[in-house]
Amino acid sequence: MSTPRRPSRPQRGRPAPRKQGPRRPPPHEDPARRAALEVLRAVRERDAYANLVLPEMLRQRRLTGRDAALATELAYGASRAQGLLDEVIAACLDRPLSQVDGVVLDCLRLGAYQLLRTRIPEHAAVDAMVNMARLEGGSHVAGFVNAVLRKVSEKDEAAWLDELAPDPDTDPIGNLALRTAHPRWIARSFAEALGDKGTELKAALEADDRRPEVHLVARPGEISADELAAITGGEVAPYSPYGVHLPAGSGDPGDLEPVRDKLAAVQDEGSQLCAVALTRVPLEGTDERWLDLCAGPGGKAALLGALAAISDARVDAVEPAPHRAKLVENATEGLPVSVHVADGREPGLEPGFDRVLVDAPCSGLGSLRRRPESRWRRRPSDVADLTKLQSQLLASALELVRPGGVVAYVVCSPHLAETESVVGDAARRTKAEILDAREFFPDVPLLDDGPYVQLWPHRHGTDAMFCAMLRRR
Ligand SMILES: C[S@@+](CC[C@H](N)C(=O)[O-])C[C@H]1O[C@@H](n2cnc3c(N)ncnc32)[C@H](O)[C@@H]1O
Repeated sequence: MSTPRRPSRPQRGRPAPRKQGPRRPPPHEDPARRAALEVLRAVRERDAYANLVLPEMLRQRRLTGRDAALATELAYGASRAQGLLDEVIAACLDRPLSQVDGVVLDCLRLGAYQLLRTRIPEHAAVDAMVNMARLEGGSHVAGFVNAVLRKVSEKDEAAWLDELAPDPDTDPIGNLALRTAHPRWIARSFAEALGDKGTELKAALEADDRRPEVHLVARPGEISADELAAITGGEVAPYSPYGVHLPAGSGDPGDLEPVRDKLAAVQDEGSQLCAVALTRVPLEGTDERWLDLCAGPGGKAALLGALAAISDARVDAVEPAPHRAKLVENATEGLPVSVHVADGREPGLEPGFDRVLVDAPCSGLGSLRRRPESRWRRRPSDVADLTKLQSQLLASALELVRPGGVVAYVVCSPHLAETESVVGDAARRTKAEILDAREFFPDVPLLDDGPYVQLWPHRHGTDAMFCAMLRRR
């Protein structure tokens, strides 16, 4: 379900709020909004991931069709827009937002999302949330939610943004951050990576605020992208030779026959391109031992494994978390891939690999579209913690690869500290040659000056994947 903006609401001549307080609750609670509220609660109380909790909840409650679509729209939309919703709600309160009880805040966020970012009629949105607030906390809480949401509804999103967003002339990043519901530090990191504070940043943040298409990868040697597109009703991807884009609203891709039969899997086209790029770098000498140093849950290991099978190579896949290593085993069943539960910094494997992929743990700032709450949970300090591990893993890869062999360093983040800084430091220390990675992304347009490749949702329709290619001297 898309999120068309609510058209401007007339400011004058609207009926005055009812004097007698909230209405009686309808006899049956709305199952879609209830599910969305419980997702917000799980995210807030248990640090749960909305995109894991919601599908399970829809299954358990047998919500399908319109109910499932509404629950998804509300849970993901309100999670994604949380910071913006909170600013609007705070402007309607006579106390600090931090003093609002958790579940009441969830009701307000869900209500504000409906009022500002959907076409749901105002009375339906407010009444439903007031009803839920009553069930959660009684009539006093219901009255509070009613009063706040009525205030929220006095303006549409554009009018609230005009009132609350920083001045675009003096604080362009702060202005765009609020307008696209991003924390300022993330908007700044995008601006730094783009080298831009204006037009392109706006497009990048807006693309990052939209729900992404689902991409499939056709397993090389088993099924072609054309065949997969024909079976699934999707479209062949523009850049990856194995990619297919599914149309919006295609349902659970796990139900598709080729996915069930492991002929295809869900994988962002950008991830496919990075794994394939590693296999495209010309090598002198042997080309039979490949390594995936950070393999869980196995998306790229499976693609590398299928390509290795075609080239008579073998892949060692390293993953320290046992449950994630199990996922790699499942994803690579039947392929020439050996999975090792080990730390990539010291995996205990014989050095001399021809090709190594370091798909390092990262902030995930490049795939915020897929993890609705993630942008509000991440902290700048997470990046600092991760860069140390990323540097260690890249150093380990450069020891494990043979002279003349190649290492692809990949992160799903455009943050310069996780991308260019890590690679530049490693190259200085090890004297590895930084190759122009753009050569291994043929036909992908709109790449910057190199030697790195930074993909972007607004340019390529992919996650914001970064790829550097290094050759050991
Ligand atoms: C970005 S994910 C990799 C995604 C994977 N390549 C794929 O395509 O499915 C990073 C992985 O690195 C793993 N990891 C974390 N610390 C690690 C370490 N010290 N050595 C190796 N892998 C590590 C994480 O558990 C996580 O599974």
